[in-house]
Amino acid sequence: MAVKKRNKRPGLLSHTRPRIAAKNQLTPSATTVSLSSKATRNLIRSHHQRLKARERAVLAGDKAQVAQIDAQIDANGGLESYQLASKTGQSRERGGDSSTVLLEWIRPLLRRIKQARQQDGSMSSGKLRLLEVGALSTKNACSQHDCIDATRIDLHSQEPGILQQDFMERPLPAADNDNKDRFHAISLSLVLNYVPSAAQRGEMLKRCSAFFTPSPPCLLRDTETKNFAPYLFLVLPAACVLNSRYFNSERLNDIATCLGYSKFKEKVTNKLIYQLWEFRPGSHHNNSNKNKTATIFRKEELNPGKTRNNFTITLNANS
Ligand SMILES: C[S@@+](CC[C@H](N)C(=O)[O-])C[C@H]1O[C@@H](n2cnc3c(N)ncnc32)[C@H](O)[C@@H]1O
Repeated sequence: MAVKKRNKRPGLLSHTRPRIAAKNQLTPSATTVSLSSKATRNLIRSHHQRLKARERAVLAGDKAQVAQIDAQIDANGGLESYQLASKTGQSRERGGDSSTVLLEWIRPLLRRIKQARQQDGSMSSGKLRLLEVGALSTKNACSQHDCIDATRIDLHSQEPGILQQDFMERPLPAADNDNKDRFHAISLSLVLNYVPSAAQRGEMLKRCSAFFTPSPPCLLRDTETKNFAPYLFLVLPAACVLNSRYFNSERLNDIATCLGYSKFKEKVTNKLIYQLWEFRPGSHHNNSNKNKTATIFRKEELNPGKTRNNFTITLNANS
């Protein structure tokens, strides 16, 4: 049996994560794209539960328990079968691809970019550069728009157009704003809830700001769009925000505000919360809440109740 390679550096997301199951470890149901809604939900839920249990075992230093949970995750097809289930959940019949909401919200901006590109008759006007973290497909709505230049990454790439990379280990871009490794928008659609610990979720949110760049050149020339600020597109299961003992909309707003974000759009459905944040550090027009000076957000009970879940995001913005 092959000996597992140990990582020496502690603390990174990938280092506390189970490995991706090999194809031959997928269960028959996991390889079938036509999973029923119930099977899809169960597979996603049990994968999340196992990741959380694994994180607890890692924190407790219980290696035997970690190995046991890894074996269970593998036996159920690992990240690969989870991704298949997520993809099925995103199919048109099941409510569709979340990037259609992003596209709807930024359509006026994309129209401006298109006009400018047509007027210039050249590529110099630029496109909207989008970093899609946790990308499952190269054919989702935002990938098909000709004014969006999408860079897609995932812990486990399923297609050639998706780079296999942990966002938390993606090299930081150089300082110049024209750098191709900087983006006008970052999508974290159903990704934060995949991250097993509250502190790692906060770190992920914080890290996004290091990858932003101000604006495609054509928008700066346009009086209506010259105030463009980079976007963070966030999608979370509604229950994470609306039915958690340790989290709620106000806490999410406070954390985002503390990191320099200002809410631009929001849509809440029975299942999901979609939000579009503008990154405007230093702007305090949205800081009307009582936590405007807080920079440390701990896990604390905000909504007591036995039937609630334990989702939360913690953050130390000073570190
Ligand atoms: C539920 S899927 C969501 C996929 C898609 N964005 C959507 O909205 O349906 C979550 C994906 O996030 C990926 N992911 C989680 N943490 C990540 C990280 N640190 N870097 C890159 N991808 C990550 C997982 O591998 C998984 O494929």
